[in-house]
Order: sequence, then structure tokens, then C-alpha cells
Amino acid sequence: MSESTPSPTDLPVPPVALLAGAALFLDFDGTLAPIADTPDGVVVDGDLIALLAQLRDMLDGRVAIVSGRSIETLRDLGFGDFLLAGTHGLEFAEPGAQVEAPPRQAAVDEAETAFNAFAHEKPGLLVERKSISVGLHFRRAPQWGEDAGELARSLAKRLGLHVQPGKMLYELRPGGADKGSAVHALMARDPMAGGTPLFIGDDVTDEEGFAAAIELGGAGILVGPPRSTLASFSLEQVAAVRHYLAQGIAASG
Ligand SMILES: O=P(O)(O)OC[C@H]1O[C@H](O[C@H]2O[C@H](CO)[C@@H](O)[C@H](O)[C@H]2O)[C@H](O)[C@@H](O)[C@@H]1O
Repeated sequence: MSESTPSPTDLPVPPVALLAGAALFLDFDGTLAPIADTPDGVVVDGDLIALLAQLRDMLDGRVAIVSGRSIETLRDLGFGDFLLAGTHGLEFAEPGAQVEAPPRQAAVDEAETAFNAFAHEKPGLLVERKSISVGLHFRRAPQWGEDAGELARSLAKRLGLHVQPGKMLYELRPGGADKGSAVHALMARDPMAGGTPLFIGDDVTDEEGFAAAIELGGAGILVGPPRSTLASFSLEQVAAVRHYLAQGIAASG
């Protein structure tokens, strides 16, 4: 890393006071839950849900989960009572309400077929079928990462889809949205409107969320090891995020 590249080691830990009055946008994987070997390997504990519920009460409802996961999956994981933006800003749902999402495209089914054909007889590769997108995971077979990327890019070009790189993952999904557009959309509505946006995330896909929060007068908090980022603050890992959020609740009295 060059001397001029910003890094979390240069970034301060966020002041707890930032949480008061925040409209809080939380990424899920790598931010609220540690990265696991497979998407299904992540378990959400009751303590996390209780912590987020306390925060939501403290912030008059201004807590949203903004994830690459589908809303269906976020609800299955236990986030049904929260405001949700899923599939990288393509889907939205109020607590308990119907999901607002575009229909699944035939192109996504075609991509899924191609991913399955590629993953066949390559142990460790995993195809994740999601509501309106599809992911090809290579965490357990990193030797296929480069080929997986080439395949994803060529399919995207042929099928008119958007390549979403992630952590040991390529996803194909419709374009036209990202976590930044999700922040803008949610900040225009109650209950998030009126708060100061604070986006906490770990992945490159969270950078758009940081940018949107900054544009709207707020800030980003990067979770994890040093990398170039738009975030103004950093927290080392998932446990530090939870500790920070708990400190915010304690400070609110
Ligand atoms: O926006 P996020 O909430 O961070 O979701 C991004 C993707 O997360 C999941 O994949 C990642 O986490 C898995 C479980 O820890 C891990 O096995 C995988 O390697 C990571 O890429 C999820 O499976 C994707 O659907 C999300 O888009």
C-alpha cells in the first residue's frame, strides 16, 4: 500500500456520539456476522437481534440492513422485523410488508445454468441461487477464482447483466441499483429521513453506501483490514462493531 493510500490504520475509531441521531445503515456479512465458509454457514444469534432492536428503539426506527443477500434470506436469518434493502439495493421491504423488487429475469436463470455447468465436478465451487440474482462462490476452491471471474464477465456481457464481485464470489444480477442508491432511496422515506446517515460495512460493495452517506452529510465506517476506502472511521472486526453499537445504546441512557 502506498503512503498516500488511505487505510483503516490511518482512520480513527468512530466516536460513540455519532450514533445519536443517526440513520443507521448496516451491511450484514462481514459486518454483523463473521465470514463463514459458505452462505448457509452464517447463523444469526438472538443477542444480535436484541442489540439491533434496542438500537432501532433508540433511533426511532432509523435502522436498516443493506445487504447483498436477498430479502427472503435476510428474513429467514431473523431480520423480519427490520427495514431491509436486499440484493445490493434492488429489493426493499418494510418490516413484515411485501417485498418491493423487480421480477427475476430469464437472463439470471440462464446465468445460473451456466454457473452450475461450470461448477459441475469442481469440488468446492458453490452456486447460490438468490431471488433475483445468482452467485458463484469459490471460497473453498480459490484456484477457480480467476476462471470464475472470466465466466461471470462474459456471461454479463452476453446476457446484459451486472457483475457484482464480492468476497471470493462473483454475482450476476440486473444493474441499475447499488448500496448507494439504496441509501438515497431510504433516506427519502420515513423512518430514515431526518437522521444523519451512518453506513457500516466491510466489502467493496459498501463503498457506494459510504459515498451516499457522505453526500447526504453523514459518514462511513469501514470494518476490517486496511484498504483504500471512502470511510472516515474504522472498526477492526465484527466483534468491534457489536461493541460499538452496544456502547451507543449504553450512552443513550
Ligand atoms: O452485502 P453483504 O451483506 O455483505 O452480502 C454480500 C454477500 O454475502 C454472502 O457471501 C459472503 O459471505 C459468505 C458467508 O460468510 C461467504 O461464505 C462468502 O464467501 C462471502 O462472499 C452471500 O452469500 C452473498 O449472497 C451476498 O451477496
